[in-house]
Amino acid sequence: MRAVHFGAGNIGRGFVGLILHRAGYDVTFVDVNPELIGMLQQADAYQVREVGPDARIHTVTGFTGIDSSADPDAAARAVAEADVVTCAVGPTVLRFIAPVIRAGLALRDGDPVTVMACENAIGASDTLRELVLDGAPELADRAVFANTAVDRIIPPQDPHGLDVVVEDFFEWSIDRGPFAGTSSAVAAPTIPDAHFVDDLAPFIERKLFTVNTGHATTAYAGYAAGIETIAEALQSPEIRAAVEASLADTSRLLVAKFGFDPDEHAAYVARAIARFENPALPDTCERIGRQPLRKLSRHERFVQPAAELAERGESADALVAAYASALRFDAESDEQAAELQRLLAELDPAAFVAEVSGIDGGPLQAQLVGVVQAAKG
Ligand SMILES: NC(=O)c1ccc[n+]([C@@H]2O[C@H](COP(=O)([O-])OP(=O)(O)OC[C@H]3O[C@@H](n4cnc5c(N)ncnc54)[C@H](O)[C@@H]3O)[C@@H](O)[C@H]2O)c1
Ligand SMILES: O=P(O)(O)OC[C@@H](O)[C@@H](O)[C@H](O)[C@H](O)CO
Repeated sequence: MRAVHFGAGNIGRGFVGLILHRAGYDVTFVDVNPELIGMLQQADAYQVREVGPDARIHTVTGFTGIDSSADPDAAARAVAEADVVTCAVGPTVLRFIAPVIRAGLALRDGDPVTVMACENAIGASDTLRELVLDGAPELADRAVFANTAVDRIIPPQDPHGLDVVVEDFFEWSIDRGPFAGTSSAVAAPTIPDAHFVDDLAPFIERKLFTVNTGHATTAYAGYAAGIETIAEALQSPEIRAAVEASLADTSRLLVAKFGFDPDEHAAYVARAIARFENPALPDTCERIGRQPLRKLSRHERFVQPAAELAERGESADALVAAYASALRFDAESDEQAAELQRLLAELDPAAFVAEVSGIDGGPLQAQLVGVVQAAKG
């Protein structure tokens, strides 16, 4: 069995590639980083080294690499012959891989291929489907797109090697829906380390609005305080209180919306914070805060749960405070941080909140406008 995975970065090698390898797939990694692809073409194996109480070391073999910027046709041919196509490139990059997948589907002759976007975003595979089928609706029956939720903290790695250091925890939830229903339905791929669920919404929202909301709250508060790592930031009582308050906000929403058992949900939250604190995981406020405009957008980790709480007539003060911290993120390495600071300087507060966060009215608007006004000084 052959899988094609777009994005041979941290999650690509340390999570999706590993799990597909363990499921019996030979993985073709497609990336636009020539050094990385060169290493994948030369090497026979790489290691995924877990850190944490249940740590194991895994060896991944049977892979190769294609540089899709140098040879997009080879990447398309790989898609045409694949059993499974996955990606972990970041939500803003889906539009760049879509034409390659479209070209691959056009060459395809055989059963529909399963496509799964493994990104931190709600409905990422649906988004990818729209992009791939844009202008080519006749290709719709050549692929089945299934949404997923992926969870494993993978900090920045040595860019000159293939081995990856990861936390020992991982979870991959896949929506079973697209594989069910009709007699001609495509069978779900067999991936023993993943679990297929009837309704992905509780899984993706619990993950994004706990792990990623808590992570981002830590990162922006830590960055504003001049602290480098996430574990170190959580040693500050003020930052820990801010993180717990953000997660108290999202917990109220998630428990009410999905009917999670409150004690089980509290344990999920506590485990997320304990994962952030893993001292063997050198994760940085800069990585977790990366692409702040994405993180401040309407359906992301602060604004979506805050807007839903506000619609329910409930407060989201801690999420608004975390949003305020994010406005201070100005890491030089990050293009979106520079754009954020430009928009903050140039737009009036209401225009900023509408443009960056898609909030143009409703109960949350006044609060967000207030913190943007304060940030502008
Ligand atoms: N690192 C984590 O802890 C983690 C955990 C869960 C989910 N995620 C999600 O996984 C996705 C990837 O994150 P990451 O941390 O692995 O990032 P990363 O930067 O390590 O990897 C992304 C890779 O995509 C490649 N890429 C960029 N443009 C491309 C293109 N046009 N075609 C093919 N490849 C391209 C990059 O060169 C890079 O190797 C993001 O959506 C992220 O939110 C990350
Ligand atoms: O990848 P991002 O930029 O959406 O978010 C940064 C981190 O919160 C994220 O990568 C987590 O480490 C990951 O989502 C854990 O599963």
